[in-house]
Amino acid sequence: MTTPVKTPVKTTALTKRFGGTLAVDGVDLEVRAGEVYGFLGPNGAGKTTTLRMLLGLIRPTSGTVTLLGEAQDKSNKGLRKVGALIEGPAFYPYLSGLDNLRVLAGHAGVDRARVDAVLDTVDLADRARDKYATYSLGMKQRLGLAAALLKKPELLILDEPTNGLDPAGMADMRVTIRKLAADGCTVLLSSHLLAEVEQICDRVGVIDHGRLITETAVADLRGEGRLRVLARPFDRARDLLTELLGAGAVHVEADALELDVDAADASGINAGLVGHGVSVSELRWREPDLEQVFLELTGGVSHVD
Ligand SMILES: Nc1ncnc2c1ncn2[C@@H]1O[C@H](COP(=O)(O)OP(=O)(O)OP(=O)(O)O)[C@@H](O)[C@H]1O
Repeated sequence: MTTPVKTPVKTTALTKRFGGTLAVDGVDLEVRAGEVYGFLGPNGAGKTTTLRMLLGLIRPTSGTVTLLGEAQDKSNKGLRKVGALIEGPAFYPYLSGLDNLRVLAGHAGVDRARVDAVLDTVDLADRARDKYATYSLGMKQRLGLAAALLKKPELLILDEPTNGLDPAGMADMRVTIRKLAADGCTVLLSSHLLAEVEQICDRVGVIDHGRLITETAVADLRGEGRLRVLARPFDRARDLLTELLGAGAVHVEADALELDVDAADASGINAGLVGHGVSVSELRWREPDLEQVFLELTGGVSHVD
């Protein structure tokens, strides 16, 4: 008989009030086994506060948290199979990355072979004997991830794991996270970057002003793309396309026309324009603008980076 899969994270009406500030407001969140879940929202939306409640670092004002099937309470039993990277981990600057992990492994009762394995996973084995103080921010972050992996977690909770990293560091972190997910670890990460969530995550929960606005597959959040056309004479191209597709499907974006059609319609549209004496210099599928989607979801209040 197979054991039923336990839902990695479930919150019900999770709420946190700091004095007069309602930081998290009735959040019902569900992270499914094996997925990379992006908790997306602008700065101050309530992401870190939610993650801190999940990890038992602060107590909810009301509502409940279940981690891997265990109700999260003072015993922190639900955290046994959870690894976390939140609020920059504390390492000894004068020790190497390797020795720092050995210290942590000793406290956690984890054997030394596991230290080598996690250093490999985060691609830090080559620099493991260098002092922590000499590490770049990206390397420090990867060492933090290695520490979170020591106990072979089933669930990883990462607060803005790529924050402050350069593009190469961000890309490395993304690859590592996807690799962990491929190996069966469920990942919940927070981010204020739409493009990043798009690249790493399977599903996303969007939070703003403490409220979960939507929880959906990333592909559904992104909506539909458009076919972008650069053609001359511009007015003639616009009139022909409006006649063909209807005014609602033709959008003027600076010097280009953008069409609400299927990507597969591109060659027919090209032939139609050229057949009417219009010269087409570009015909390209444009992915939807996630930021726009987010602004629509949050009622058009522009405070996303
Ligand atoms: N300890 C605290 N005391 C008082 N207010 C707090 C505390 N922690 C967070 N807040 C407030 O709660 C709200 C949510 O903050 P939170 O840090 O959870 O947001 P966030 O989405 O993680 O944003 P960021 O990415 O900037 O950390 C903010 O208004 C913040 O000022």
